[in-house]
Amino acid sequence: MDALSQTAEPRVVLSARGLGKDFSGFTAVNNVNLDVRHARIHALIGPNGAGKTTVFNLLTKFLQPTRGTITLMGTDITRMAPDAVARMGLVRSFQISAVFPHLTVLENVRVALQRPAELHTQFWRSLKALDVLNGRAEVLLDELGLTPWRDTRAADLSYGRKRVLEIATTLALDPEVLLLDEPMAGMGHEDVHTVADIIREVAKHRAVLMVEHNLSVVEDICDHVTVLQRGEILAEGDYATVSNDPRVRTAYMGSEA
Ligand SMILES: Nc1ncnc2c1ncn2[C@@H]1O[C@H](COP(=O)(O)OP(=O)(O)OP(=O)(O)O)[C@@H](O)[C@H]1O
Repeated sequence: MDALSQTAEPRVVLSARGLGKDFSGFTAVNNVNLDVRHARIHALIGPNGAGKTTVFNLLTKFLQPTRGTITLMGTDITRMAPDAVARMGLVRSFQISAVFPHLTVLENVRVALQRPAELHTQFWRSLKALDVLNGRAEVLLDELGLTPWRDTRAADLSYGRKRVLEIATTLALDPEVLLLDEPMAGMGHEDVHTVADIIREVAKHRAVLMVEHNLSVVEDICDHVTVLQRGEILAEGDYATVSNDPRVRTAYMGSEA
C-alpha cells in the first residue's frame, strides 16, 4: 500500500450542509455540516436536548429541514420522502417492535428479506423462489452470529440478541448507510459487547451513523465523532480529540474538570 492510499479517507456517502430545523420559531438544529464515510462508524453525541434526534430525523427524512441540503451518494435527497431514501440505501434501525415476537429468528429475517425482493408483490411465486431467501437468511444469521438461535422465537431472545436481530432485519435491505438510534440503550455489559462487535462487523461494508449516549462504546468503536450542543456542532474529530476538548468537557460536565 502506498502512502497516498494509507492516508486517503474513504468516500463520503452521506453529507449535510447548513442543515437546520426550526420548530415554531425555536431553532432546534442550526448550520450542521456532516460527512459520513463508507466503512466508517460515525457517532453523533451531545448532552440532552442537543439536537441529536432531530438531526437523525432530518437525515432519514422523517422531518423536513428548514434550511440546508442533504446528499446521499451524490444525489440531493433534501426533499425526498423517507421510503424513497430508504430504497436508495439510507436505512435506519427501528425499535424492537419492528421484530415479530412470535416468529423465529430465521422467519424474521426471511420476512425482512421479502420486503426489498420483488417477491413482495409476487408472493404467489413458487416455493423454490423462497428457498433463495432461505440461503440469504442463513448467510445473514451467520454474519451476525445468530445461527445458534435460528429457530428461537424472537420473544425468547435476550434483549441484546433482539437488537442484533433488529440490525439483521435492517441489513436485509442491504443499506449503503445504516443509521442506529441509541443501539445500546437499556443494555447490560455483555450485550453491549455483543452489539458493539456486530456494529464493527457490519461497518466493514457500509457507513454507520449512530446516536449514542454510552461514551465508552463511542470510544471503543467509532472512527469519527460529531458533538452537538444546542443544535450546533461544538466539536468533531476522533474520540481522543473531542474528549480532550475543553468545550466538550464543559458541555458534558458543566466544568472543565
Ligand atoms: N417536535 C418538536 N417540537 C418542538 N421542539 C422540539 C421538537 N423536537 C425536538 N424539539 C426540541 O429541540 C431540541 C433538540 O431535541 P432533540 O430531541 O433533537 O435532542 P437530543 O439531543 O436528541 O436529546 P436527548 O439526548 O435528550 O434525546 C430540544 O430542545 C427539544 O425540546
